[in-house]
Amino acid sequence: MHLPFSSIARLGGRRKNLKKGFQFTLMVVGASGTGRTTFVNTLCNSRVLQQQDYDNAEQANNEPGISIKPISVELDEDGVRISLTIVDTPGFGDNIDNERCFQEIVGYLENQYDDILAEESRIKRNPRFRDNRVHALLYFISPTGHALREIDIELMRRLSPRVNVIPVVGRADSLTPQELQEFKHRIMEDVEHYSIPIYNFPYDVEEDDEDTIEENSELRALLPFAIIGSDEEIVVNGRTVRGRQYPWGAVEVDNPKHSDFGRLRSALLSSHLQDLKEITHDFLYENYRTEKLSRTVNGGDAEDASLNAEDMASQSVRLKEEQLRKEEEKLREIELKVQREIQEKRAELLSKEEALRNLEARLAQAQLADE
Ligand SMILES: Nc1nc2c(ncn2[C@@H]2O[C@H](COP(=O)(O)OP(=O)(O)OP(=O)(O)O)[C@@H](O)[C@H]2O)c(=O)[nH]1
Repeated sequence: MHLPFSSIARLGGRRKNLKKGFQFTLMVVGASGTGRTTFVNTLCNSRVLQQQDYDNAEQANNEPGISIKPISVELDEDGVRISLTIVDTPGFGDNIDNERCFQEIVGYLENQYDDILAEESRIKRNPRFRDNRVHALLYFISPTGHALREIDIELMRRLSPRVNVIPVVGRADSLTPQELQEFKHRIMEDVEHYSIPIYNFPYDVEEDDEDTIEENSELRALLPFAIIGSDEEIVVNGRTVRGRQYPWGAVEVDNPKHSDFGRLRSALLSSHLQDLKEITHDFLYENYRTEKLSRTVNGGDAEDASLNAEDMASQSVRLKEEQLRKEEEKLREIELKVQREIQEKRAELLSKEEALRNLEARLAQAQLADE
């Protein structure tokens, strides 16, 4: 289903992408204090996001609302350029009423789809158009050690039809290994029980190769990923590593025994980047597009209908244009084929003429010799 960079490199059509690099958009959602900011900075290995200032007591009780902030960073992943856009959603889950937050996040995701829909319907495409669709959403679960909260279930359920949702447990070092395992297990039971269609590293035993099946089932078994973030470097047994130092010991960000950070990072930025993008385009966006266009056909609300009527009109012009272009192309191909055939026949004729001339000359010479 997915392609690691090594396989991508083998595909001619994608070689260009390797040079140009890849664009990827990641949204991070989770209650305040779950470690989103630290995770993003750890992922990018730089202070891309600022930690919130909680020193101002006067503002501490304000309902913060949500603010959606896209930030772009250029990363180098084993020599491959990744233009990563991080969409942070600070404030989610901090309010008593989170409905507005839900709507803002869904609204943001759908707006990016609407932009593509409008662009696809244009007769003349904008060469500078930027595709801002979100390819994966990391949902940060608080390390309570209990189970999913109602708000977690609600959010993941509502967002999964629009984006690849990947659940993660933030600040995973707050739990012992045993507690973490049990917590992960309960979360996945809830995901199954509530039929939440998260991104579960899909594979097809009939169609996918053994390596893909093995890798995807390993990653699936890690869900939800246990995250430890830190933008500090510490020294452990003489090695300088990214981690968190405690009086009783240290936890290392990149140590697979301590955290799933490394495996999540490489899935997002390398092995599953293409798969996440393809699912976003071929499945999530296509579903949205069908829903939106069929809403118009079946009536829909007034605002949508007027919007879609325009979309539909330009869509049908575009389809006709495309049909014409295809027919022209076909005609041009036939013309070329006929020209090629005429040329071949002419060449054949010329060579036959020449052979005839040679024969005549030889006959004439033979006649002369006889005389
Ligand atoms: N123990 C532990 N603490 C962490 C970890 N990641 C972040 N923290 C700490 O948790 C606190 C909150 O981290 P942030 O990264 O600011 O969390 P956030 O979800 O972005 O929170 P807001 O900025 O309030 O939206 C900070 O004091 C971090 O140092 C982690 O993996 N383990």
